Amino acid sequence: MKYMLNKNHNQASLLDVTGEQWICCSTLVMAAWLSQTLVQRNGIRLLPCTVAAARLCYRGAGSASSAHSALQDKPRTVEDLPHISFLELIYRMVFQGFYSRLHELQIYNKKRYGPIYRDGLKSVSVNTPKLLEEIMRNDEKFPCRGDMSLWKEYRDMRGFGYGPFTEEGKRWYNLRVVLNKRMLHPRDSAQYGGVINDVVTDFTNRIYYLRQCSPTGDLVTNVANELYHFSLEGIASILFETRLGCLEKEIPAGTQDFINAIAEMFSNSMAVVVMPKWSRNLLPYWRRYIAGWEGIFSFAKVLIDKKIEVIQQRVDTNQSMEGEYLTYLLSNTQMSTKDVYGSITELLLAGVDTTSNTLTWTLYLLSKHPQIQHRLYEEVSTFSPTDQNPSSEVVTRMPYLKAVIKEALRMYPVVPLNARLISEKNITVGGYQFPEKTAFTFNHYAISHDEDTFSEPFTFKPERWLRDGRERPNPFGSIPFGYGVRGCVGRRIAELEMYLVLFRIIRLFEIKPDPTLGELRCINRTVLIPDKPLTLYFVDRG
Ligand code: HEM
Repeated sequence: MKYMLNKNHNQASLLDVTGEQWICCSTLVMAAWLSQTLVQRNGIRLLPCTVAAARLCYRGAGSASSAHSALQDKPRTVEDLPHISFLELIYRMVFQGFYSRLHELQIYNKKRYGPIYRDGLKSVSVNTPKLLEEIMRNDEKFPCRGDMSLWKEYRDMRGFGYGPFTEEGKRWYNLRVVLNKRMLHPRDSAQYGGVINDVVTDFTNRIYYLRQCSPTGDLVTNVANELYHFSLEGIASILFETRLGCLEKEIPAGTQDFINAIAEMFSNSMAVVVMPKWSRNLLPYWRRYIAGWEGIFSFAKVLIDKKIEVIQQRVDTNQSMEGEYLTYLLSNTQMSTKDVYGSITELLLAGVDTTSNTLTWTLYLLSKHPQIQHRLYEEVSTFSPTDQNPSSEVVTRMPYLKAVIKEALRMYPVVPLNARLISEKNITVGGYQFPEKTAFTFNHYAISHDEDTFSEPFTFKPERWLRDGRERPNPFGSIPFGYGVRGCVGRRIAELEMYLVLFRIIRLFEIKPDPTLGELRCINRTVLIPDKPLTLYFVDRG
């Protein structure tokens, strides 16, 4: 790989990006969700750097010349890394339009600064599977993504407890021990197969209904919004043991409001991270961000309160406490109601935009690659009888189905950026020594498009993940669910939902692109979403 910068580049070279280079650098939007550490507002510096305005300090990381530099015999430190100033970052975001394309900025910066650099937010960004692995292998007992104070602020204002995203240290660990049960192990998630299959049935019925309403009889517009409803219905049926009715002909008003509230919160997160506190009352972003949280929590609270009432009645009448996730939390654990609000709301929130957008990208990719879709159909057709729904055991044994989802997540990692704060130890990464309390940003979009790890990284090739004797890519090349004990708690449920619905869609319909739509590009709204509504043809397989 070649990098565009060398030691001699100066300020002018920072501003020479052409319009077609929509590809750029580092952290931010995800910072709002997974790590607000990156902007340290309290005067605490995570790295001992002196960031001069629009000045690039580049002392050799990642370039061939670095290997021969006079510094090579000394241990290299954070000061030896290339660094991007905060002003440059703002320039890229505001004036070059990378605000909503931060995933592309990752690739641009990787080309420009190499595999590891300071990223303008006092964090060290890494861009290759190998560097990511070095950090993850050093992950701590209570891994930390960074300061979540911007998420905590709302919870503190309203008296809600912290959930798995916001809690830290030993308290986080204890919470995860509780939450992991009945969710994380494949055996646990398998028990939700029946519930999810019912939701999938409603989803396919809704597809039939929407097709009927279309002029050609087989067109569905705004597929992403339909999948938001599918994901919300799916996760709510697991958490609350309640059907919301999001897939009915008439969608309950509250559910669309909830989906919109998530979008509002995520869309304004970036501004909350970068803007100074004094601007909160002057500009609309803070009001919108808080309104987003209000919508999210109030929706979840109504559902939780209803469930608490039902459980109380069961207790009062000595009925059995059989039930699914929320019943388990409320009746078998020591969690306070305040903490249940915090955790369940965070699970609900995490369960909507992630699976839905991944499915949107998957359907889009399949519509563009009919041979791959055909191969998937062949695999799905091996299951009989055709009028039965597959169980979780069946779908988790389908290698191509799993490879299709894995490849879609590689190309469009719905969470394109993640972070860790290594609090308690010095570590060496890429030959650089870092002191304790160093914040690292993982540019997952750049990593999962690493050309040394993935041949033709921008091409959809599910077969690269098959275990058929071929050499498989470095697993750290694509870790869409994160890694280790702090990895995604909903991973198994998410995978099961995606396998079951994709199986049944492909069995029923051939997915064809809408030729008038053109290419779909992604924008980064904390999660990667399409830049315009996706329209697809769902043609009967007959
Ligand atoms: C395609 C689907 C999904 C993807 C790609 C995804 C991805 C991720 C990632 C990257 C993380 C950060 C992990 C780390 O830092 O190592 C995460 C955390 C988390 N996810 Fe997911 N997720 C998905 C679906 C879900 C679902 C369905 C749920 C809820 C049931 C969920 C709940 C959570 C929670 C609660 C955390 C925070 C865990 C913690 O900090 O302890 N996710 N997810």
